[in-house]
This record gives sequence, C-alpha cells and structure tokens, in this order.
Amino acid sequence: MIGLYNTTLSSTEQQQALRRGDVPVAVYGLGKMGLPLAAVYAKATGNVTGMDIDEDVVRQLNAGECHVGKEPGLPELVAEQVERGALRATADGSEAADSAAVHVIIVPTPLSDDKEPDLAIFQSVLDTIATGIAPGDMVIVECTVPPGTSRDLVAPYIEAASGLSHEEFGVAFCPERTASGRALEDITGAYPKIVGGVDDESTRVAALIYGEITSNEIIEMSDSTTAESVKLFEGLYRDVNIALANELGRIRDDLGIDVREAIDAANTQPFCNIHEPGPGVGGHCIPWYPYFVTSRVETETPLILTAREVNDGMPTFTAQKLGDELGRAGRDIEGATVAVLGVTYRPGVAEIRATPAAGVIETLSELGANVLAVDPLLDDDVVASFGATPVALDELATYDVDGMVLVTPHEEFDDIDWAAFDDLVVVDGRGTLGDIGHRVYTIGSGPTETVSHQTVAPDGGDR
Ligand SMILES: NC(=O)C1=CN([C@@H]2O[C@H](COP(=O)(O)OP(=O)(O)OC[C@H]3O[C@@H](n4cnc5c(N)ncnc54)[C@H](O)[C@@H]3O)[C@@H](O)[C@H]2O)C=CC1
Ligand SMILES: CC(=O)N[C@@H]1[C@@H](OP(=O)(O)OP(=O)(O)OC[C@H]2O[C@@H](n3ccc(=O)[nH]c3=O)[C@H](O)[C@@H]2O)O[C@H](C(=O)O)[C@@H](O)[C@@H]1O
Repeated sequence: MIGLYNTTLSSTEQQQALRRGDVPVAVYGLGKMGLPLAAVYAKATGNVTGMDIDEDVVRQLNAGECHVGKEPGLPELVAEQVERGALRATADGSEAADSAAVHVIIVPTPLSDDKEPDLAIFQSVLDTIATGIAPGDMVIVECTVPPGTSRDLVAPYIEAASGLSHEEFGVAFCPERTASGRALEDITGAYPKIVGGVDDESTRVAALIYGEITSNEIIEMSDSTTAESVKLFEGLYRDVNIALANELGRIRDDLGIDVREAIDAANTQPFCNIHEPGPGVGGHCIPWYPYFVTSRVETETPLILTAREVNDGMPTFTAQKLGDELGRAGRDIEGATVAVLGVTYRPGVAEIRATPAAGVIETLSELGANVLAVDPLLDDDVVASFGATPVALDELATYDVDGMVLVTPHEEFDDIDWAAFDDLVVVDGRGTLGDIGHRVYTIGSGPTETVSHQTVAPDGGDR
C-alpha cells in the first residue's frame, strides 16, 4: 500500500501506483452518489472497498448488483468492477479504513429539525477513518459540509483521534457536483472538478487523484473552505433563482400572462437564466444547503432566508390554487377527492427528503379534501406516511376524483388516460401536462380553457 501525501515518488510514479491498485481507496457511503463514485474509482484504480452500514447495500454490491435505479451505465459498471475484483463492500468501517490509503466520504449530511447542519453521520465516519488512517493517507470529503468543516473539524479531529500529526495525512474537499439520473456522466467529466486542501500538499494529491477520475479540468482552490463555499454557492444560486421563478409564478394571475413563456424569452439573452416555477423545492441538497451557510455566519442574510420562505411557501400556494380552481368550477374543495401525482422530490429519483408533496398533501387535507397520492417509485407505507391514501396509477381511474395536483412528473404519468376521468380540475405544478381535456391551471402559466371531458356546466366565474 502506497500513501501519496508527502510521498517521495514522482507524479508519474504516483499515477502509475494509483492505476496499479497500489493506492487502495475506501468510499464511505454507497447511496445514490456513493455507489457511482465508488464504481468510477474502481475503474480508475482497480482497488476500492465501499463501506456502508446498510447490510443489504453491502450484500447487493458484493453480488455485483446495483441498488440505485435509473442511472444509465451504472449496473453494468458495478457488475464489471465487482467481477474483476476492483470493487467490494463491507459494513465493517475499520476493515475499510485499514484497507485504504485514500478515504472518500460521501454519506448524508442532513439538516436537523431546527435547521442546523447535522454532521452526526459524517462524524461517525471520521471516527471510523481514525481507526485505520496511516501516514501518507488522504481524506477526501465529497459530501456537502458547512464552510470550514475540513479545516476545523476533519483535520484536527482525525489528528487527535488517530494520534497522527496533521503533517502526516492530507484532507481535501472535492465536492460531488452530480445530479441523480446522470451520475456517471457528471462524475467522469460533465463539469470541472473542484478541489481544495487544508494545505497545498493536500490540494496537490487531490488534484492528482481526480486527474484519474475526470476527463474534465481540475480547478485547484486556494484552500478547503473556498472549495466548500463553491459547492454551497452553487446551491444558494439555485435556491434563490428558483425563488425568483416561483415569485414570478405567484404574480402570474396579476399580470394575466404565461410567465413560463416570458421566462423562456427572457432567457434568450446570456445574462438571464431564470429557472422554473413549481410546487416547491425538495431533496436533501438545495433546500438545506442555505442553512449550512446562514448557520455559520454572523452577518444577516435576508436574501438567502427570504428565498427559502418563498420556496417553502409554494406547496401551500399550489394546494390553495386547486381550491381556487375548483371554486371557479362551482365546486368546493371541502369533501372533494383529490389525487396528488408524484410524492418524491424529483422525477425518477426515489428520494422523499424535503419533498414539496408533503406540504401539498398537508394543505389539501387542511382544506378538507380527501387526499389520494400516486407515486410509482414509492411503497404504499411511505406514501401513507405523508397522510394520503396510496393509490396505484392503474387503479386511479376507479376513484371518483374531483381534482389532481401534479407535483412530480414521473415518466409513468405520460400514459395516464385522461378521458377516463370526468370533470377534473387539475393544478399542474411543473408545466408538463399540456392539453389533457380538463380544466388545468399550470403554476406559472395559468388556466387552460379546453375542457372536452366536461359533463357539468361550470358556473363560468371570472378569470
Ligand atoms: N443526492 C444528490 O443529488 C447529491 C448529494 N450530494 C451529497 O452526497 C450526500 C449523500 O447523498 P446520497 O448518496 O444521495 O444519499 P443516499 O441517502 O442516497 O445514500 C447515503 C448512503 O450512506 C449510507 N450511510 C448512512 N450512514 C452511514 C454511515 N455511518 N457509514 C457509512 N454509510 C452510511 C446509507 O446507508 C446510504 O446507503 C448528500 O448528503 C450530499 O451532501 C452531493 C451532490 C448531489
Ligand atoms: C445545479 C444542479 O443541477 N444541482 C443539482 C442538485 O440536484 P438535485 O437532485 O437537488 O435537483 P435539482 O434539480 O436541483 O432540484 C431540487 C428541487 O428544486 C426543484 N426545482 C429545480 C429547478 C427549477 O428550475 N425549479 C424547481 O422547482 C426540483 O423540482 C427539486 O424539487 O443539487 C445537487 C447538490 O448540490 O447536491 C447537485 O449536485 C446537482 O447537480
């Protein structure tokens, strides 16, 4: 086993050692992001031990199976790397830590209920690494952490827990810039790789390692805190931008225009990139990262927090819009049967953390509706945990549904037979339904008029 931090080997000899498998890698966390990352590391180095506390994840990987769905190329890559002996998994953290000279951390870094970064899982991995780290080792943090974490927590903690001097091992933050559904593409070269070490030698080693992982350029930041901030700034930009789009979506009725049409046109000049209005911002990244920053700075951050308020208000806005639209059709949401389409936070991704569907279901229930929910990626008990009645997509037409709210446009919804429903009033949160022959209000675009599947004369009502 060769350690790269402060090695006397030349760069070429280090690259050769990496490719030969003489610099073993441990990847802690084998989820939607960790599994593809471990597989790419295995292809590049031939010697990766994945570590996960989920025994099923470990068992499936060691059987050459891929537990992460809808990632093009990943099942084949996992099977190939396990088959050739380049990738294995264990639930035993110390076994992984003892085996490796490069330790890559990609476990959840969630937000607590009081909106503070919760690094308990991350901390447990630091404890694990400290049991097996050796001089020359490198610690790479890929999961998103508050600014200053690598410098102020990772390095001193491992130094104290392992007995090594901080001059004997490296620490760098190299953010995962990957979106589910395109993980391999993103990991191997869609964007430049950001690396930032707690010292120059850590930055150098991280750059050398990622030179074997990505075909894109490596951007070496001044230090780890700058690199951590890059990742967070990407998320802040996205959340604030989406909040602008949502605020424009909220004033659509005042303006009497299709705001989506206007945004698309505004974005035709290079200084404008307004995102899309929707029913809310979910996932364990974009809605949570802002608090990784605001919780760590003294200065007031009104824009960041106001954007969070706007985005967190969209689920209620969306559900209330259905009440308004039923009212315009002369019907009452009180006692109505309403189906929520899509409970996960994004299409094709079985992830429910911070999903906008939670707020949509809650508000519909508060308005007195009988709420059903359809999500082809989730088990019934998960859907029911949100307070809605789980319904299989192919059984939805057997219910006497008055209204629907499209929160997450899974591809399975493309096959809905809208003619099988009568007198529907629909709110389309994502602008993906088009003309379905029912009264549809699209967040951002407003109401459509074509109602071919209408049997009850509406009271008309003003628009
Ligand atoms: N999901 C995304 O789109 C992106 C996520 N990230 C970062 O990556 C982190 C992980 O994201 P995902 O892979 O989507 O999460 P995930 O929930 O899909 O997977 C997390 C994995 O970590 C495992 N785990 C939990 N505790 C552990 C422990 N103590 N030791 C070892 N393994 C443990 C879980 O069993 C699970 O397999 C996120 O928190 C975020 O910071 C970064 C970019 C994109
Ligand atoms: C710029 C970008 O695409 N960032 C990605 C993002 O991934 P994530 O899976 O969180 O999805 P997302 O597309 O940002 O969507 C987050 C939430 O925001 C909503 N959303 C997104 C874009 C938009 O215009 N309007 C909108 O309402 C989505 O519906 C979803 O509920 O965040 C990831 C992260 O930072 O962890 C990052 O690695 C991914 O590349």
